[in-house]
Amino acid sequence: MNSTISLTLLGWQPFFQQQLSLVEYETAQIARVIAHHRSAYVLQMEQAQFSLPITSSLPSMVLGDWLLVDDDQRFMRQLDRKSLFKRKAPGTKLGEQLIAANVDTLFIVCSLNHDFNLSRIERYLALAYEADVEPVVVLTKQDLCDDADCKRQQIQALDPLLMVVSVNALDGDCCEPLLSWCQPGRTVSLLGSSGVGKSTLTNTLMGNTVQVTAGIREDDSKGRHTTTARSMHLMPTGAVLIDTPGMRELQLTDCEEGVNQAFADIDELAQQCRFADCQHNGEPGCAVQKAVDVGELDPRRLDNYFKLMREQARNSASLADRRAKDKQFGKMVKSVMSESTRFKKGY
Ligand SMILES: Nc1nc2c(ncn2[C@@H]2O[C@H](COP(=O)(O)OP(=O)(O)OP(=O)(O)O)[C@@H](O)[C@H]2O)c(=O)[nH]1
Ligand SMILES: [Zn+2]
Repeated sequence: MNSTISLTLLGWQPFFQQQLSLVEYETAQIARVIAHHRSAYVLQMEQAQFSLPITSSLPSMVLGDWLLVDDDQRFMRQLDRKSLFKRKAPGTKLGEQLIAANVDTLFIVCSLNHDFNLSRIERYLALAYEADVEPVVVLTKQDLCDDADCKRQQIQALDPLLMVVSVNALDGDCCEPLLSWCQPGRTVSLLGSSGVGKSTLTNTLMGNTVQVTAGIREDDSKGRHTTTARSMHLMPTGAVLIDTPGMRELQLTDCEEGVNQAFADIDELAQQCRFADCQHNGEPGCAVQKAVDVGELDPRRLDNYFKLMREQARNSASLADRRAKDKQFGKMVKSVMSESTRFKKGY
C-alpha cells in the first residue's frame, strides 16, 4: 500500500464520516487498519503509515477497521463498523475470531472441480449475510470443468437473486465481470477454502503478482496452505482488496440471522407451518417437510439448514457461557481484593 493515499481510495465512506463530532472533525486524524501483526496494528492515514503497538487498553481491532488518532498518533477511538466478519475461534478454543471489518463485497470463492460443494457455499453465504456484506459467488477453474453451466445453475437455484460468476482465475479478460464490484472506495474481500484460487484471483485482479501461489496436489485438489498473513491491497481500479488466508475451518457463531437469510426460502415456508414454534421435525401441518415431500425443497438443503443452525447455537452458547464465567471470576477477584484491602486497613 502507498504511503500517501486519499481517504476515499482507502475506503472512507459517509457512514464513517457521520460518526465524527465537530471537534473530532477538526482535530482527529483518521486511520485504517491495513495489517494486523502479533504485537501491532499497521495503520494507514492519508499522508503516513505507522505502527500502533497492541496494548490491553486498545479495543480488539481487525483488518479494515477505522479509528481516530491524535496528532502524536495515539489512539483516540474506534469507529462503528459497517460490517464485520467473524468465525468461531479455530480448534478447541472457545470464543470468536474476527476476520475483517468494513467490507462492502465478499467474493465467495469456490472451484468448479472437486471443491464444488453447495453446503459450503451456503455456510459462506450465512456468514456474509450475518456480517452485512453483499456476497458474490465466484466459481474458479471454469477452464478445468466440463459442466460449469450446470454447476452454476445449481447455485443460482439456491437463490435466484444471488450473484454468481464463473471464471478462469488465470485469465484477466475472463475476470472482468468482477470489476464492477471493485469501484474506487469500495472494499472487497475473498473467502474460500485453501487451493481454490484466491491468491491467483488476487494477482489477476491486481494486474501483477502480490501473493505467492502454490501448486496443487492433483489427486484431491487440496491446495497447500500458502497464504499466511492477512493483508490489504489497493487495486488498479481504486478498490481496496482484503486477502485472508485459506481457512480450513469456518464454524459459525452467533449467526442465526445470517442462516435465516441464507435460507430465506425455508424461513418463508416456516411461516406457513401449523405451529408457530414448529421444528420441522415430523409435526403435523409442517410446510417445510411438505415441500421436501413434494420435491420442492432439496433434503440436503434442509439438513444443512439444521446443521448450521445447531452449530451457530452451540458455539454462541459456549461463548455466552464463557463470558458469564469470566464475569463471575472478575467479580470474585474484585471481592477478594476489596476484602484484602479492608483486612490491611484493619476494618
Ligand atoms: N486452470 C486453472 N487453475 C487455477 C485457477 N485458479 C487457481 N488455479 C491454480 O490452482 C492452484 C491454487 O491456487 P491458489 O491461488 O494458490 O489458491 P488459494 O485459494 O490462494 O490457496 P491458499 O493460499 O492455500 O488459500 C494454483 O496452481 C493456481 O494456478 C483457474 O481458474 N484455472
Ligand atoms: Zn414446520
